[in-house]
Amino acid sequence: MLVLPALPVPDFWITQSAYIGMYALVALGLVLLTGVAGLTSFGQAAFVGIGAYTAAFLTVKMAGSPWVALLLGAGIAVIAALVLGAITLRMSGHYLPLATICWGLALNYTMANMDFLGKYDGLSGVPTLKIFGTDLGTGRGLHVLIWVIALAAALGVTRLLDSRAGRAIRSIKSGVTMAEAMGISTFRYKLDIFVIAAVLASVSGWLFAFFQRTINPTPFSLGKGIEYLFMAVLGGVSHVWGAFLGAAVVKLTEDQLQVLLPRLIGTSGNFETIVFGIVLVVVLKYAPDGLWTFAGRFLPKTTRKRDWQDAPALPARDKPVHGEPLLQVDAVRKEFGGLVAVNDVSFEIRAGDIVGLIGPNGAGKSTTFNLVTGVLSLTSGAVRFRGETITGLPSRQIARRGISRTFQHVKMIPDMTVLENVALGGYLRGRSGAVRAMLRMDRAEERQLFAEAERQLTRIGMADRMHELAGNLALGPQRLMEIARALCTDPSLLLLDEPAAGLRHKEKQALAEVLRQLKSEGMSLLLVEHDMEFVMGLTDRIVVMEFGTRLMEGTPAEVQASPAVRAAYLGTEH
Ligand SMILES: Nc1ncnc2c1ncn2[C@@H]1O[C@H](COP(=O)(O)OP(=O)(O)OP(=O)(O)O)[C@@H](O)[C@H]1O
Repeated sequence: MLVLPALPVPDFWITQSAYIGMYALVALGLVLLTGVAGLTSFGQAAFVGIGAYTAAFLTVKMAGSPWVALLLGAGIAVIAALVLGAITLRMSGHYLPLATICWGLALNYTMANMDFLGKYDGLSGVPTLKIFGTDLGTGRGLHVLIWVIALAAALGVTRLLDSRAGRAIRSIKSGVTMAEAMGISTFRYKLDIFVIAAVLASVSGWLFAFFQRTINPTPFSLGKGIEYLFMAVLGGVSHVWGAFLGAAVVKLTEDQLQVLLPRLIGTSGNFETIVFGIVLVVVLKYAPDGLWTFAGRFLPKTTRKRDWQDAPALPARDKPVHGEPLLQVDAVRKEFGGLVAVNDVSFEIRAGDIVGLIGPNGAGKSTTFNLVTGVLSLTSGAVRFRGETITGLPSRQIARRGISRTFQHVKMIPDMTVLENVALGGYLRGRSGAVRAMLRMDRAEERQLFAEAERQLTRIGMADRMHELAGNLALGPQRLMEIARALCTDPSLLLLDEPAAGLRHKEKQALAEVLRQLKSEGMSLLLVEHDMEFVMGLTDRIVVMEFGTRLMEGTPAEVQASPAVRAAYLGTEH
């Protein structure tokens, strides 16, 4: 695309290609926001408007520099995104898309009703851009700049996604519980990508102003916001190059349809919108990942180069001394409305212990687990870890203190490799953020994180599968992968929620072997489990729960001999 202007192609092609580059910039932000993180925004056109209006106003009305306008437009977009994001990004489900429609409309109406912005007539007479005295004009010169910026943005987003911050961003879509348990502030990353998408849109708007040289509110309306989303979804909403493909397909077919359809129907109108609606339904049904899935098939598959062998180890925390009090659960209580799911339960774990938490279905085991790990808030009671009260802390703060966990239903990122999923566990042990990732200043730390992830996979006997996609694994290896991920956090206490559930006999044996090995290395474990044989053969002590209360606590032999426990499991009176 960069050399296209040097070729003897008609000006019309150059214009089309320039539009595709500008649209792709906006769609790229949506790839990050909607495709990767699952946050649907209909309001991106408003951010394009911010960039365009800032450029036009500053250069036409104030005779200011276009480059200052670029920075100012991006700055205003950042502030607008921070304010709007702070209000709307905590919303979930359909509330977020609705909120984006609201602020998309509001920003557009603001542009259209401000006297100083020329109301519906907009602003005209925008000068052309000059670089080092060379006038870029509105044709081939500006086309080069548009594509330099678009390709640089694509490179930046590609690099971002393949980084510590990128893994955090990719973890948002599959629900925040796992990401937060790995120490990630999901809200912060939502805000980060919201700001990045807004800046990309604003830069596109800045280019648009110098390309069109006259602007009005129409190209920044809600309709255009929907079209940008359509481009991203059609191209392949979770692929960087899908943004370019989507922008190209939409722009080129839109132009053809605008000529063809009025001829066919015999009257003029925006009939292409109807066709796009039908196409979108068909694409969503037959290629939900967009058209890039077809194009991507012809590209060579690459595996990550293993370049981390010599990376220095990540810093590790001081480990508790064997026998030291580690976790003290003191009369914790959880009420869901009128239901007391956990009724003043107390127990203690010392360093080096493997403690089992068992009980019939609905006894309150998982709820207790979630109270300890900060996923749920306590109604009353206290939890102390290594002498420090952790009651009421969010789960990412608890993870920071050295408690890590797995989940009853495996939580992972299926389209990331096993290695990347495990490296997500090392999040808190790294520091690089989005900007360092885009500038590739994070590579030394990345090698350390991957070296640690491989070390943990070796520890659980899965190093040979590190390059496989996590979603392709059977349940047994997926559970082991979760344990490796939890170990990657360098925990002092590991909480495993039904690790043996759904495993075959051989897989259970392999898991028990891994857990025994962890114990021999001094790891402390709290285990919720239904499989009695598994628990009895592995634990030092067992806490038995029934109807939310602690029924008894003892060694596996004591628990096995207890008539009360037997009765609880058989459902008889005791
Ligand atoms: N978010 C919630 N809202 C309302 N009730 C809940 C919620 N979570 C759990 N409960 C209820 O609390 C009780 C304890 O549930 P919990 O999942 O902790 O039991 P469990 O011992 O882990 O069961 P299982 O072995 O079946 O996983 C159950 O009656 C359950 O229905």
